[in-house]
Amino acid sequence: MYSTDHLDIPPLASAGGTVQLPGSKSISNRVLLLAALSTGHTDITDLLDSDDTQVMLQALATLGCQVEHRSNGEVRVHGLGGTLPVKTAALFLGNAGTAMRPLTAALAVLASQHGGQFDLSGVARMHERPIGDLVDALRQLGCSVTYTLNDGYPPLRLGTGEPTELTIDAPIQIRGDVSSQFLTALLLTLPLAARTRDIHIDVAGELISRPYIEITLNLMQRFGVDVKRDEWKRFTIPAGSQYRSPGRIPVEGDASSASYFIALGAIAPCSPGCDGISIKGVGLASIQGDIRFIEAARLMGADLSGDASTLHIRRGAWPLKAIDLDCNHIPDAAMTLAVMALYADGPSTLRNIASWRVKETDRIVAMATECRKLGALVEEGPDFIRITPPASAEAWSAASIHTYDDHRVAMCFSLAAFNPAGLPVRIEDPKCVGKTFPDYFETLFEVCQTPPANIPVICIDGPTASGKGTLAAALAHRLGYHLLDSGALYRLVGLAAERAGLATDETALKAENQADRLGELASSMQVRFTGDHILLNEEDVTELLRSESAGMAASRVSAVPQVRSALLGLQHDFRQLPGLVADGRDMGTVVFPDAALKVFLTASASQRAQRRHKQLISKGFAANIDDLLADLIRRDERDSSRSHAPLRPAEDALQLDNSGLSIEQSIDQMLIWWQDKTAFPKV
Ligand SMILES: O=C(O)C1=C[C@@H](OP(=O)(O)O)[C@@H](O)[C@H](O)C1
Ligand SMILES: C=C(OP(=O)(O)O)C(=O)O
Repeated sequence: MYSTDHLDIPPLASAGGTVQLPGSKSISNRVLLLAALSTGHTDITDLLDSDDTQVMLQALATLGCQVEHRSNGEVRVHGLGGTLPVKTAALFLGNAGTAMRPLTAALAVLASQHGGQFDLSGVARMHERPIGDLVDALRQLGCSVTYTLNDGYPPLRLGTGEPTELTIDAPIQIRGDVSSQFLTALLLTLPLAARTRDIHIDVAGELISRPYIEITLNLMQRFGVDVKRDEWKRFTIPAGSQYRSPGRIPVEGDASSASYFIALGAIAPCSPGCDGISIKGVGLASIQGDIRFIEAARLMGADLSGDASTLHIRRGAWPLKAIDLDCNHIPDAAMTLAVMALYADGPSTLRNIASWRVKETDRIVAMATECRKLGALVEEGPDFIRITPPASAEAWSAASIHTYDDHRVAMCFSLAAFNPAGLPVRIEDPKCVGKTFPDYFETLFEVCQTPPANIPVICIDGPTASGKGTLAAALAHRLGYHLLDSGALYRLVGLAAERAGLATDETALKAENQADRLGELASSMQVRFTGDHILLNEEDVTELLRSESAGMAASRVSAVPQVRSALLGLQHDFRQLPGLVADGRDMGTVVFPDAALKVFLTASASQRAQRRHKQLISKGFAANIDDLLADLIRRDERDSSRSHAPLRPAEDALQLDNSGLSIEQSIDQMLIWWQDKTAFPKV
């Protein structure tokens, strides 16, 4: 997951490959609750691991439900069979509607039956998301529910601590036009109260987001409860209903998450050698309503096929075809249509989406505001949005997309990186995708391609111990970019040479073919950087590379032209989406001459000797500061006087003497320079 302040997505050119989807949020949280309410244990496969399921898992654990994470990746829930082992608890449910609404109903009823008291709260936005209709229905049942902040919204206090009689003889009325999750919550809960008589639930007014009710009914059936449905008006839970574990239950891939990759396949030209986008984990047999997004994508021109559990998408009509669509049945995936509309041949209208206003943010306002930033004309009404794409390539702007802590805003606007103007897109607060798809951007980058020239590189060159390694790593971390520690590559060659018995001292290097042999060795090395670790032929050599002798050997082999050219391709391979920070001696001059930002970092020799001394001592290596200073001066001389790629600032490099600067100050300076190089408006 990218936990950076923002993520800059370079202009993307094509896409192709296979995406394995994470589990469905709606199925995961329903299955977790059903399993907890059942008798027997349930093994859940492919459960979604995200913020929304974490809050549900945490809540169940707090309530005394035993949850095991098994070595085969399954989650085993030991059902409570309608009992309530913990009678008071405070539960924090983040911004998960699928946890807040169902747990409100379940705990209100259980608290009445067993005498309990529970406090439910969430993030600030959750306290603005309505729950009044559900509370009214629970009060009809005789449950005690108190608003502890604002009437109609969480936080809530459920129960009084004493058992109270439930009144289930009259049908329970629930409004259906604000959120279908209220009805889902009652449906999931009321089998707990239907031991001796049927319970009827009547929906007052229009029921929105109906396919989510079908998911609820389908899963209840798998846990042994068959609800009778009369149209979308009356639901009857039969007397004697009781949840029983189905034993094992798989979770389908998330159909709403699939929408971003379906749209990707419809928008992006196929990458060379690829045949569109394949999606695994969800297919035509899905029980999720958002699978019907494929009908909308087809209307817009997507070339889409699939079977029960996979989908395959290619670009069909181009530009996409504008649509005018009632999206009430696909409220979440419809946001993706708004971004597809930016690539359409005319204005598209998405209707019947009033529920967008009470989700993670007011999504009608959010989508309108952000589409306008990109250059679209947008009209918005109480329950619709009409998007006219930018009139021409020149009408697109490089936008910094505000994401309102809404995962879907972040995910769908990533697709704007295919704009015909070749502009990058900035996604603010990318970690908000953690709600349902923590690795969304990593997954996206795996199937998207763009020419290397589009992938930004920041070079930090400088003499030994100038602090470039620390700064490059910090900068890469702050921007979510890859890191190339080119010095480590030379150290690796030094180490590999030592192991192969190839001497690297001056006399040896004068011997015939020695330079060629070192070059061959460099090109045959199997190198892997994994997080903070460096693997040489799959052996972790991170620590070995840090020694002074490895540094000296690196300096010697780095003067060998054959070694430098052998490593060139390897270094270019680090230029991957979304960007690269490269540190070394010739990053800006030789390896990435087209880098957008080049920094030449210096510090006085005595400062550098002191830093190196501190570093070595802290790692437990013996060191003498005078010797270090002398070595350092020798290395500076050798690095800057070698005939091949000597150490010198690139002509277009910005110089930073960081002798008197803290690491934070140096990073801030580089971030200011970087912001000046980007196309995004300053904030
Ligand atoms: O029941 C569910 O799993 C959901 C129902 C929908 O909400 P509404 O019924 O509020 O539209 C949907 O937007 C949400 O992401 C998940
Ligand atoms: C509306 C959404 O979430 P929630 O389950 O919190 O309602 C969503 O995921 O788009």
